[in-house]
Order: sequence, then structure tokens, then C-alpha cells
Amino acid sequence: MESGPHTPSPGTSPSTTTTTTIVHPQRLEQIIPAVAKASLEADGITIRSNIANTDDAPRTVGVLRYNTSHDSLHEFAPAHIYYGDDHDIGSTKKGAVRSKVRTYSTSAAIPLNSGGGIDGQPRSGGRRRASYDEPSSIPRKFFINVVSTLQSLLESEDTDGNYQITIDDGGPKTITLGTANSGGYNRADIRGTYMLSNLLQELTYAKQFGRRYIVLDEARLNENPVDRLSRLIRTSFWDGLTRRIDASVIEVVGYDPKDRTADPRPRIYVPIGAPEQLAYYQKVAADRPELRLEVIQLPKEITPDYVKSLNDKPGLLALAMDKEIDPRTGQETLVGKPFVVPGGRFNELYGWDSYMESLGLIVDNKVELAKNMVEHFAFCIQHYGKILNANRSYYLSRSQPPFLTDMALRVYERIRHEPESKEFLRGALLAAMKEYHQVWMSEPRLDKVTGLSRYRPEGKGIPPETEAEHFEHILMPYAEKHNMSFDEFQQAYNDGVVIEPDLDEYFLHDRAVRESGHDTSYRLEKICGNLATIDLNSLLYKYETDISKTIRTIFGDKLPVPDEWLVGDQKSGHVESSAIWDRRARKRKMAMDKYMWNPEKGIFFDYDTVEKKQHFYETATTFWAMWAGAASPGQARSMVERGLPKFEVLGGLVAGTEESRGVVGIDRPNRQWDYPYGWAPQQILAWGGLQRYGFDQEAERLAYRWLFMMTKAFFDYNGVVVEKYDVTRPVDPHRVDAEYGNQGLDFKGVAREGFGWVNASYQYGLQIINSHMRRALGALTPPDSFSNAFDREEMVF
Ligand SMILES: OC[C@H]1O[C@H](O[C@H]2O[C@H](CO)[C@@H](O)[C@H](O)[C@H]2O)[C@H](O)[C@@H](O)[C@@H]1O
Ligand SMILES: [Ca+2]
Repeated sequence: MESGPHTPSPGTSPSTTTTTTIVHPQRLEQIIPAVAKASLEADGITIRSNIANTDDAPRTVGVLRYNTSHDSLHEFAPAHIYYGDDHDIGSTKKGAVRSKVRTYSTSAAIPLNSGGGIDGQPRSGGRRRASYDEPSSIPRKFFINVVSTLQSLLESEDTDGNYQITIDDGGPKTITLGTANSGGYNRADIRGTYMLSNLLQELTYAKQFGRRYIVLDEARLNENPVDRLSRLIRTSFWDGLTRRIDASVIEVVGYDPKDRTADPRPRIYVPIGAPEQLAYYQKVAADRPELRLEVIQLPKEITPDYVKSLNDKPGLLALAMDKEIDPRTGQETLVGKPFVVPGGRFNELYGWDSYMESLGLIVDNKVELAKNMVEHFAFCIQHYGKILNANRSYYLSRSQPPFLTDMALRVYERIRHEPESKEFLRGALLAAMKEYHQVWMSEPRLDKVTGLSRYRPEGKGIPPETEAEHFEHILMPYAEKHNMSFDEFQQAYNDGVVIEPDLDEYFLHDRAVRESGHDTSYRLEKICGNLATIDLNSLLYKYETDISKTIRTIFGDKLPVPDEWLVGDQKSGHVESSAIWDRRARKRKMAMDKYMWNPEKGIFFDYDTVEKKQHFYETATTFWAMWAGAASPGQARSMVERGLPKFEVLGGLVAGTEESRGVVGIDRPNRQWDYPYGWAPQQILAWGGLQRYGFDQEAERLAYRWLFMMTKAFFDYNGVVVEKYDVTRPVDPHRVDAEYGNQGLDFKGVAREGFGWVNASYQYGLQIINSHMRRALGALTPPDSFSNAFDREEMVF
């Protein structure tokens, strides 16, 4: 058998060489059966084979040729481009975008040689092999039969059958692929969980895009894991999480995994102040009856009873739309503004998730999406009276931690050169001021005695969006008392047929827990609605200082308020200026110092406005006071020196301390916002707070811990990125059993979305660590080894 590049024949491009291999005719049939040949040709790949044998001598020459006239497709192009229709290898299809198709520096002739080059047989498969590729400076590529390689890869490597290749699988951890560079003659082993799982991911994408044969850059398999994760977030995960609400995709965003009613269907509730949207959706429903879209106008007054009455017909709440000319009809139409959803079972626009997501989107230059989300919030404040927990009917009376001013300012920073930027900021500021007064500084959320605010939304009955069994341990004793089944009791309680004041109190706090975003935690259970929390009051301090500074520095200290944004006793012609917002901030800071600061413990605590004492649960939200700038320099130092050691563990910050959580067991199960879990928002805000007070090293160290944990899980577990982590676990921190488990785990072959705020924490966190750290991260250097070596200055970079 011989093989090798041949001198280009006259007329071929100077950069093209041809490789031929002589193989036995029977072998040829084995490698490219008739079916595969047909499909290769359909893919625009030509096969030229000279079957000239008459005896058993190996004289067949087969040359598989793929188009090499491509110029500039990058090896790390996003999957839809790398495997997309327009960029098919050798595509002859109409509309192929030649300027972006793949580049092959040398020839692209794949000989029909023997061995596992095309099928990608696992090493243990026992096939006779041709020669192995020596390491070379030329970037290696593989020629792969997508379906058969996928099949053999899963058969040999996915030993637990979950369509992922992870360190828990017990396969040989090796597969052999034919290299394209050698014309397919030589083969190379792909070894180890990470490369094999990347191969699985690439093949899953290739199959999804209908590719039967691909030429795959090895660089996609052994890519630095930090670069790969960051690249996937930037080029793929955000796209996977982007939604819009309009006729084009209403069935996608209408789908609600939390809908447990008998007949789930897309449904949209439109506020009374948006008649154009009502007409628009009614037309969509009439034009496309197959959607079974139900369109309902909300009443002017939205009462807790009304919200409860929607429990058995849950639906989307309409968001902001733009007007556009429909190119097909030439008529004006409405189109939904795209936004990002968290992922998993959360397929709608969330309040504080959106803020966190926007931090990552801005790093990734997707500022328009962050801007849209600010505009959706302004729409929500205008039409629903608040930034919604999320835009589903069952969230109508709840808000979430407020971040609008910071979010709008970060977007503004990036668009300030644009003509409409000031108008954008004005709109956001007016909305934030209205929200501030109407939601957070009004009863029942405002505690008039302290002047501090609480999460305390209105509502009635049992929240319908939780998992079916979530309240079983709470409700069963009541069901037994009333001699009813669990389901009967839920119905009777929700309908007001049985009255249980203790349960009413329980659910008041439960709704508050959900509004706080920290659902659920022993910090807040059965008490949340009474707590002036350190998180909420820090965020409101940030609103006050942001609003003051923005009015003064950007709007000349005079911001007239249009009638539709007036609140309370404000009169037409009302003008806002900075002084009053400064006073509000000072007042809140004094109240926070008085009620929440604990000089003995050196951190801030929540304040119980009913019991009139501090609530001694140590929460990572104490660092939000630093993020907001509400801590004095002395308080900040104390929180770093005495607070930080309480929360800092292997993977960053735990949501609360183990001691504060208390003992857990069968009767007292783990709650997801308690120890040992860590959440992206807690990390992000602590990094920002530490930086704000000059604790850059601490911020870098914490960011490194979190990023390392994420990278390691990504590396070991087939590219996983999840909603939250057990930050104390060194090996599989993505495994979380508390409450509804974890979101972002449930994928086959390749993760397509990650999880919104965790994606953001990665991109944002990479901005915080320095370049040495980034390199150490790429080499998966554990945080403690890194800092020890760094302290001893042994690390060579
Ligand atoms: O369905 C149960 C609860 O789910 C949400 O809470 C969790 O997911 C949100 C989206 O990522 C996140 O904002 C929140 O912090 C998580 O705890 C929802 O917000 C709750 O209201 C809901 O009851
Ligand atoms: Ca597996």
C-alpha cells in the first residue's frame, strides 16, 4: 500500500495537491458502500475510483475529493456556519456562501484507504490499522463519517447510556480517526474524556445540520477548555437562549415546562394599555388556528383573586414590541424585541436573571439584547406596575430583586455615541423612579417604622409553578386534618372552601421568598415578608445613588416627568433633581447602619421588622452592600477580613454558612439557596463589591475559584454548564439534588444553552482575572495549587 501527496497536475491550483492510495477492491467496498457513495455525492463530494483490478492484487485506486477552493472559514466558526448548509464541504448547492466556507491550506483528496479513517473505529474495535500520523506542525484535520462514528463512539464510550461522555463513563477513552491531512491514509487516536466528549459534541452538531461526512479540525477537539467554553457561550449558548414573542415563534416561547394543567396551550395575556398588541395577537390567532393560541386582555385592576383565577389557564404576559414594515405586505406590523431566558424549565423573561445575563451579553458585544431587556422592564413597569418575577400569568403580582438603574447605565455606556441613547436612558430612569416609589417604597413592602423595604408581594393560594410535590410536607397535615387527599385539599384551600390562617401566613412568606429570588432557603422560610433584607436595601441604595448621579451628570440636574410616569401625589409638570435622591440614599444608609450592621460579627444582617431585631442568618448577600457602595470603608474591610472567610470555599462563595443553615435530613431537606450551594449572582456581585473597595486580589481569587469549578465541570462532564453548583464538591459540583435538581443538565450529545446567569458569570469573570490566571485556568490548575505556587512565585507563565 502506498500513499502520499502527488505533484499537482497542470491546471490545478498551486495550493492543491492530490493524494491517492491504492487499496484492495474489497476494502474499497467495505469503506465506501454504495449508499455512502450516493450520499457523499449528494453532499457535493465527488468520488473517483479506478477499479481496474482483475485479480486479487491491490490495484484499485480510490480518490475521494472534496472542494478546496474555499478561502476563509475559521476552525472555530460557530456550529451553524462550520456545519451549515451554505458551508458544506464541496457544496455545489445553490446559494453556498463561498466567501465563508472552510479553508484547507493543502489538498483535499481523501483516499479510500483501509483502516478506521472514515468510520472512526474505537481502538478496542480491533481493526487493522494503517500508519499513524506523527505529530506535525500542520494543523490536523479528520475525515469522518458522521453517523457511523457517532454510533461507535457512543457504543464504546458512553457506558452509562446518557448520551454524554464524562469521567463517569468506563469506556476505553480512545477512538481512532483517519486524518484528512494525510489524505485519510494515516490515522490518529483521540484520547481522553475531554477530547472524546468534544468529538461527540461536534458530531451531534454535524448530524443536526444534516452532514453525513465532515472534515473536522482537530483544534475543535483539543481546544483550550477556557477558550472553548467562552466561545460556545458567545457564539452558541446566547443564541440558544434568545426568544421573542410574536407570530414568528410564539409556539417556542409559549411552551411552559412548568404548566401542569390538563390542556397546555399557548396563551397570551395583553395589558389593557396595549390595544395594538391585542389586535395583533388576535389576528395571529385567527390566521393560524393550528397554533391554538388564546389571546386574553387583562383587566385594568389586577387583584390577587384575579391572578389566582388564572392558575388553571397559565400564559405569557405580553412584552414590548417594535413597529416594522412587513417586507411581504408593505404594511406596518409588530415584531417582538428579542430577549434572553434563563434556560431549562425557565422559558420566559426573568427579572434579576436578565440583569446578570446582560453583564455577559455586554462583554460579548450583544448590547442590543441587553438594551431590549431594559425596554421590556420599562414596559412591565408601565403596564404591570412592576418588573415581573417573570412574564407568565402566575408571576403577575411578584417582582424580583431590582437592578434596572445599573443595567440601563451599563447599556448606556456602550451606546452613548448613538443618537437615541439619551432617550433610552431617560425612559429607563423614569421607569426606575416609578418602580422605586410604587413597588418598593409603598406598603406593604415599605416598613414605615425603619424606612427600609421588604420583599412582600400580594397574592393568594398556592403558587402553581412549583413542582407538584413541593408543598406536600407542608400541606399533608392540613389535608389529613380535613380528611382530604392532597389534591382535594389544595383545591379546597385555593377555592377558599377551607380557611387556614396559618397557611395564609406561610404562603405570604413563601411568595416573598420567591420575589426575593432566593427560593428557597431556611434564611427566609416562614419569615421573609417581615425581613428588611440586606440585599433589597443595598439594591435600593444603588437605585438612589444611580438616579441622583444620572440626573445630575447627564440631565443637567433637571428631569421633567411626563404624565404617564407620575406616581403618588406628583403633579403634572413635576421635575426631578438629584438632591432628594441624595437625601434618600443618606437616610437609607443610616437605617442600614442602625438596623442591619453588626459590629461584633463584622457583617450586615437582615432585620426582622416585626420582631424588631436582627435575623442572625449569615448570608452572602451581605456583600451586596459593598457592590452598591453602601458600606463605609471600615465596614468593607471588616466584611473582607471577618466575613469572607465564613463564605469562601473551593468553588467561590456559598449562599449562606453551614452553621446558619443548621442540620438537614429527611425531615429538613436541603434548600437550594443554602449551604453548600453557590449561585452566579452571589459571585458576580461580590466580585464587583470587592473591586469597588479596592480588594482586587480577593475579587480575582474568588473569580478564579468559580471559573475553575465551572471549567472543570465543563471539561469532565461533556460541556455542562448549570443553573447552580455545589461549591464545596471538588469533582462533580454540578450535581445538585435539592428541590427541583439542577437546570442545564438535560441534554443529549451537546449542551446548547448552558444557563443564562452562569454563562454571564463566565464571560464577566474572565474580565476580572488576569492573564496569568487565565492561562492557569486553561491548564485546569486547582485554585489552591495556583495560589500556593503564585505565593511562592514558582509558577512559570
Ligand atoms: O418554579 C419555582 C421557582 O422558580 C424560579 O426561581 C428560580 O429560577 C429563577 C430563574 O432562573 C431565578 O430567578 C430564581 O432565583 C430561582 O430560585 C422563580 O423565580 C420562582 O418564582 C419560582 O417559584
Ligand atoms: Ca455517559
